[in-house]
Formats: sequence, structure tokens, C-alpha cells
Amino acid sequence: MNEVLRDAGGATSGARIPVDGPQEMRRLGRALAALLGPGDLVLLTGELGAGKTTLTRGIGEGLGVRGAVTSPTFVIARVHPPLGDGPPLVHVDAYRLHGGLEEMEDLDLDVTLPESVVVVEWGEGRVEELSEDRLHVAIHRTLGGAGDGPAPAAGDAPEVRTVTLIGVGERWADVDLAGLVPDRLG
Ligand SMILES: Nc1ncnc2c1ncn2[C@@H]1O[C@H](COP(=O)(O)OP(=O)(O)OP(=O)(O)O)[C@@H](O)[C@H]1O
Ligand SMILES: [Mg+2]
Repeated sequence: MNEVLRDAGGATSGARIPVDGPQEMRRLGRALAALLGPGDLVLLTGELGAGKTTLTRGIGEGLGVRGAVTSPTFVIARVHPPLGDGPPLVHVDAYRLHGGLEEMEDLDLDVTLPESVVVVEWGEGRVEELSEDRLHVAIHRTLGGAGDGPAPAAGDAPEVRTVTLIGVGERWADVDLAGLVPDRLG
């Protein structure tokens, strides 16, 4: 079951969603894409290999953009143009974005951020100033239900992840993040 998170002020909304395997992570991305529009900023956090790019791949599929989303290893940002009339997806790997926001603005993308959906891996603490409204998505590995144990060693533990979504700002105040259900893969 998804857990609803809400702060007293009401300007922050959130949810905690269990995700069982990479396929389901993609399907969650597809479902999330249905909530996203031009100007939206999504910040992804989670340790190496947590599933940030996998989630972004699903977002790209859900938005209907050109090109499969892959790890932007050799570039800081990649623009995926829309195939239909939706927004482009700008996928940023901020891991090496040491100059922070200015460097991001200097990337000389051929789309503007207000017309795009911008998804930033490792974005927390680096690009918040791009928008007052933003969606923080944190991916944690969990040992089948036992919340706070050490991260399981690769290969020998249940591949369950927990995705925590926190919407910051008015944009997200009334969005039903807890209602997100991983989409079917078509
Ligand atoms: N929910 C999940 N459960 C199990 N495995 C997953 C899940 N999501 C993704 N994976 C797998 O974990 C591996 C790493 O995923 P991915 O590249 O998306 O991580 P990442 O967070 O982007 O890593 P990096 O920090 O290197 O950018 C992939 O093999 C992917 O299939
Ligand atoms: Mg990645």
C-alpha cells in the first residue's frame, strides 16, 4: 500500500511507494509522467544503482519522447524531443555538475526549462533554485520489509525499493501522489 505523507502547512504533499523490480520502476515512471507537464522539475536521489535512470526511462516512455533514456555518462544533460505534442524531456546527471546552477544554465540546451519536463539525477542540493515548485523523488533499497537494515548485497536479496515522493510548492499541494500506481507496459 502507498503511504500518504502530508505536512501541516499543506504546501508539501508526498507518498511512499514500494517498487518491486526494475520493470515496476519503469511502470511507476510511466504513471508519474501522466502527472508531469511543461516547467516541472523532478529531483532524483538514491545511491549508485538505486534505479534513478530506470525511473527516468519510464517517465520518457510515459511522456512519449524520442530516444530511450540511458545513463548520461558522457554528457551532463540530454534533451529528448517529444514525438507528439507533449513537452520535451531534459534528463540531467548532476553528479558532475560542480558549478551548480550556473553550469546548468550554461549548458546551452536547445529547449527552455519552462517548456520542458526536467529530471535531474543527483539534483538535491544542486539545482533547487531552478524552480520554487519541485518534486523530490528519493529511492531507497529495503530488505524485504525490514526498513532500516543495511543495503542488501547485489544478487542475494529481494529487489524491493521504496520510492518516496515529496512535492514542494503550490504546484504539488493538491496532487494525489499517493494515488500513483505503476502503469502497465504497453
Ligand atoms: N526497483 C528496482 N528493483 C530492482 N532493481 C532495480 C530497480 N530499479 C532499477 N533496478 C536495477 O538497478 C540497476 C541500476 O539502475 P539505474 O541505472 O536505473 O540506477 P541509477 O540510480 O540511475 O544509477 P547511477 O547512480 O549509476 O546513475 C539496473 O540494473 C536496474 O535494472
Ligand atoms: Mg543513473
